[in-house]
Amino acid sequence: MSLFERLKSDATASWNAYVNHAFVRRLGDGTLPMAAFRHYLVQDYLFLIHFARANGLAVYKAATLEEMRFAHRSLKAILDIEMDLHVRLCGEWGLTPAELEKTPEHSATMAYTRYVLETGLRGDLLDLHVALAPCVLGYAEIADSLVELHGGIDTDNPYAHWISEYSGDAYREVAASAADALDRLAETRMTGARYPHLLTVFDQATRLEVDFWQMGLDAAREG
Ligand SMILES: Cc1ncc(C[n+]2csc(CCO)c2C)c(N)n1
Repeated sequence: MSLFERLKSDATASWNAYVNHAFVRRLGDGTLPMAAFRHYLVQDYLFLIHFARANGLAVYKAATLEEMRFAHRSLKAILDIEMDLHVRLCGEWGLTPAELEKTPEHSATMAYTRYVLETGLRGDLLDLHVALAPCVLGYAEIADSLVELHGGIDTDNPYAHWISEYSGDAYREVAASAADALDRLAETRMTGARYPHLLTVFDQATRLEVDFWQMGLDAAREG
């Protein structure tokens, strides 16, 4: 069993709360209030800035050139591919990247991103990749299961672009190579004694993903 599969099965309650969150279900059936999605996406842009930094930290923490190249590719995927989606969609709402960067960070954004950075600063590359895993591996799983549930991408769904982006081949590859990278890191760094702490990190990061979805839903409720 891969390390990711093992962590997921030992953190089932949190994982299910993440991948089956009401935000996800309503994104899938198109009933998510647009205010919730906008709030989420603007915060997600701020989130990605710090996630790019966390991958920069992974470059620094790398022990081999292969590990360094992997972290560098992940950093580039965020800066050159993923943030483009956010800039494009926010641009349709009249928001420029400069305005996005000036938006105050929500505490859910701060909590998640700083938790990942702190875990990586304190620990080694395996700790950092375990903290990054729910993010990188979760979105591909979520988008794939939405496509499967609805028998394809419904072009009438206002969130079709988001679903097609994350269910596309590029993210499937990013997720598969992140799961592989975890296993390769585990070969040299994993010990039985480390597992309980790694599971705590994985579970905590997954619960912070749940809080991130909830932040989006709550924004719509607040008006
Ligand atoms: C809260 C939150 N969690 C996960 C992702 C998805 N994501 C972030 S970095 C990355 C790797 C490649 O760019 C992926 C898939 C997100 N955008 N926002």
